[in-house]
Amino acid sequence: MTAARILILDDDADVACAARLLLRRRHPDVTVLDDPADLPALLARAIPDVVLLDFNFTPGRTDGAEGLAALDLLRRQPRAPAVIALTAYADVPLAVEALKRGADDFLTKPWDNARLLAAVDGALARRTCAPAAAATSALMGNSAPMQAVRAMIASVAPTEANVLVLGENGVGKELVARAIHLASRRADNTFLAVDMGALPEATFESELFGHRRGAFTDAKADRPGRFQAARGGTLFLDEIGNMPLAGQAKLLTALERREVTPLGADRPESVDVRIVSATNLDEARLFDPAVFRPDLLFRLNTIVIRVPPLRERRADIPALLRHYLSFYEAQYGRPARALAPAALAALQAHAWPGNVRALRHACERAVILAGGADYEVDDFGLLAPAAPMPTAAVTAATLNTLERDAIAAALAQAQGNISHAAKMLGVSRAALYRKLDKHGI
Ligand SMILES: Nc1ncnc2c1ncn2[C@@H]1O[C@H](COP(=O)(O)OP(=O)(O)OP(=O)(O)O)[C@@H](O)[C@H]1O
Repeated sequence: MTAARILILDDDADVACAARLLLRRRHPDVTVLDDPADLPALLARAIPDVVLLDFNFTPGRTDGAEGLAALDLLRRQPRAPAVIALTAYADVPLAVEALKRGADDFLTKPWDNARLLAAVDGALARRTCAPAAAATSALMGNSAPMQAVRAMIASVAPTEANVLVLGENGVGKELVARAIHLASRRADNTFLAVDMGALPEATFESELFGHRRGAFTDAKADRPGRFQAARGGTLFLDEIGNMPLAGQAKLLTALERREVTPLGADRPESVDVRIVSATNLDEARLFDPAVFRPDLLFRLNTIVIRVPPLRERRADIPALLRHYLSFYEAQYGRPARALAPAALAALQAHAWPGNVRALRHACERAVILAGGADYEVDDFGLLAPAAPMPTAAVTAATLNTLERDAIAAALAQAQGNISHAAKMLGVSRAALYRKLDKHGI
């Protein structure tokens, strides 16, 4: 995962501090704003990649209008950031409204750290997709295999059939899922993607099906699950091949009954969602009952769409290169360059183990680094070896990083509460303050 520019827009200093510490371990560029009035000035300087957005700023306000206004402003930006809605008031209509207005995901406070990291990673990965409205056309490529994929999408979209999308990493499975949603009668409702492999086992049910206040120690308020949030729309279950067997059983029950029971609730709720799922597992693994329950597979794979790897549709490569090179030229304000014929030939012959996602990253790199008149193959960094680090530097840097990570983790776990974090680390508050200074936290 590449480092991203992240903005936390939240007036609760403890919450913002905990999120910043957690995220800064992976993404050095994390900014905090406590007032949406400062957002326009910040956007004029640089547009973040991901925004964690609170919905209520004025004390006592719980209608979410301030957050929704900020969301609309963010969505109007030329390269709109991915938005993760944060709310202390686990409020299904607000979460759904945020998703409808273009938020990528939502989290309720206090969050699970693994879930926050996964939400940011997921939002970043999805952000590399074209905006939802253009998703059908964003699925580029006119090779015969892609034409077949498009024909499948067109015929299954209007039905309510569950669709399983198969293919290697980065082939465009999520774009296919979005295209199905957009061509379906659910297009005006939510499309919600959930990375099933990243859901922590302990919170699997509450993440998917929601919970009631008091269902467990940390359940301070009712909270909707992904199923409720996607009601009327499409739930995209990504990476289903990475789901533990216990999770598979719970998901199967929900799909069989078409209803879910939030943790702590005494009766189930019916949920109207269409399920599109995806995995990069090869079919031999997927059909291995030790890996994936056959009865669940049977529920999910009413229709199977196989998205072929890029090396099996090389005819698509020139158009994808042209598309992403001009996309990044515009994004970075770089001059338009031609692709040297030798470079095109090499790129078309490349195996592309990371498929379209890798091609896209290679184009971004070329646009940033190219210095000549045309793009040359070296600009795409296909074979760039990793530079080794001197051992002494590794040792010092590693110790420093370990200490910093331990502090950041404790603070995040303590939701920014210095006394609690100091206790967890077994140091005094004063010592912790000194260390925070030292590490610039
Ligand atoms: N046919 C295509 N046309 C244009 N862009 C594409 C196409 N296929 C994939 N991409 C781009 O490649 C990236 C990866 O696509 P996507 O996330 O849909 O792949 P995926 O198969 O779901 O990946 P993973 O298995 O890693 O989740 C995205 O940036 C997407 O926009």
